[in-house]
Amino acid sequence: MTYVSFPSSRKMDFTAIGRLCIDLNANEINRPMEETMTFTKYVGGSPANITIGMSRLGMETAFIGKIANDQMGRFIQGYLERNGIDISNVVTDDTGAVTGLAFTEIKSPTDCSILMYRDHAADLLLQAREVQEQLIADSKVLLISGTALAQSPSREAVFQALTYAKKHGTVIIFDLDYRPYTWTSAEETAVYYNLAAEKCDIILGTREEFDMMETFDHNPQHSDQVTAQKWFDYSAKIVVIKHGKEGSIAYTREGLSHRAESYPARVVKTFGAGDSYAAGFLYGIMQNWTIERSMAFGSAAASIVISSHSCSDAMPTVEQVNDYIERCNRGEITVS
Ligand SMILES: Nc1ncnc2c1ncn2[C@@H]1O[C@H](COP(=O)(O)OP(=O)(O)OP(=O)(O)O)[C@@H](O)[C@H]1O
Ligand SMILES: O=C(O)C[C@@H](O)[C@H](O)C(=O)CO
Repeated sequence: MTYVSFPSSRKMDFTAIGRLCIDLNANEINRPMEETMTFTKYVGGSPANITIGMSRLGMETAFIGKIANDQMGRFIQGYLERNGIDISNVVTDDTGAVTGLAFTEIKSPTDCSILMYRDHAADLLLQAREVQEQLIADSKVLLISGTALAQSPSREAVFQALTYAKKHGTVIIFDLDYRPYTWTSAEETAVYYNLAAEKCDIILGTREEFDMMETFDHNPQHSDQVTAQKWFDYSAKIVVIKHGKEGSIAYTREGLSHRAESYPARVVKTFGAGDSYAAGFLYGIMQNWTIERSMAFGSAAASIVISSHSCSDAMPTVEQVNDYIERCNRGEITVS
């Protein structure tokens, strides 16, 4: 089933631009971070997680971003390389910027939060002139992530990447990834998110993220269908609205819609659901699977990751996702 026409015979299947950071996930879970003494370090950053997920699913992947010139930056570099991700357009900062840190607090399986240290983060210093046009021309897909629009020069780098993608017919995916602490106002956020979304072929976000984007619109009922139709008036072919445990709904420009349920999960922490869902869903769409099958695959990938301590490390392979689906269908995975 073809909802989006992906260019064929390109070196890269999937390239993302944006945040590379470090997750420090509390080891002492089910308690507040005030009582946490140890953390486990993982590569993080929503677009990085999605790229790692796509690589685990067997896609040829690359990343466009900036890392700090320190041990954390080199840790990220090595991890991406070990996971088969082309880092030829990952630039090392030379201004003394640092790596963004995401301290995660797991008070309970349903009460998780992230304490972000992002002052002077290297990822927001990526410059437009550092974005390699040829890499985007050689990619079937470019994924952008909303937080990279929050500050200059990263903001201009993303819009330059969008210009290259449009020029070379590279399919553009927008994962909204709204993180309030990185923005100064709802108005600024809505304006830049909308300007970017007008150029995108596939848009994924939560109801809350789309509500933020609709600051200047009229959608008092927070209707998913009204949201989707707005973007079909621009470039969108598929719009996906995620609703947490309640699942997700997808609309296509042709007028199709499908509501997917979530899969059962023995939840350790809720974050990472969106990134793994995006990787699984986009993998399916790029295999020309139906919307229904792609959403189910993404939903199962999400259940696997939220049942794990990490996000990036836990990103599943195709075999692991299929096995999870089969085990759920056999009733072997239930939640209390
Ligand atoms: N508690 C849960 N149990 C099972 N599946 C879940 C749960 N929470 C989320 N999911 C799955 O993950 C998908 C995306 O989750 P969600 O809507 O929370 O996105 P998100 O807010 O972007 O995620 P994140 O917390 O990583 O930012 C859902 O559509 C659902 O399929
Ligand atoms: O995207 C972030 O900056 C935080 C991530 O690193 C973290 O893994 C998460 O919240 C995934 O959604």
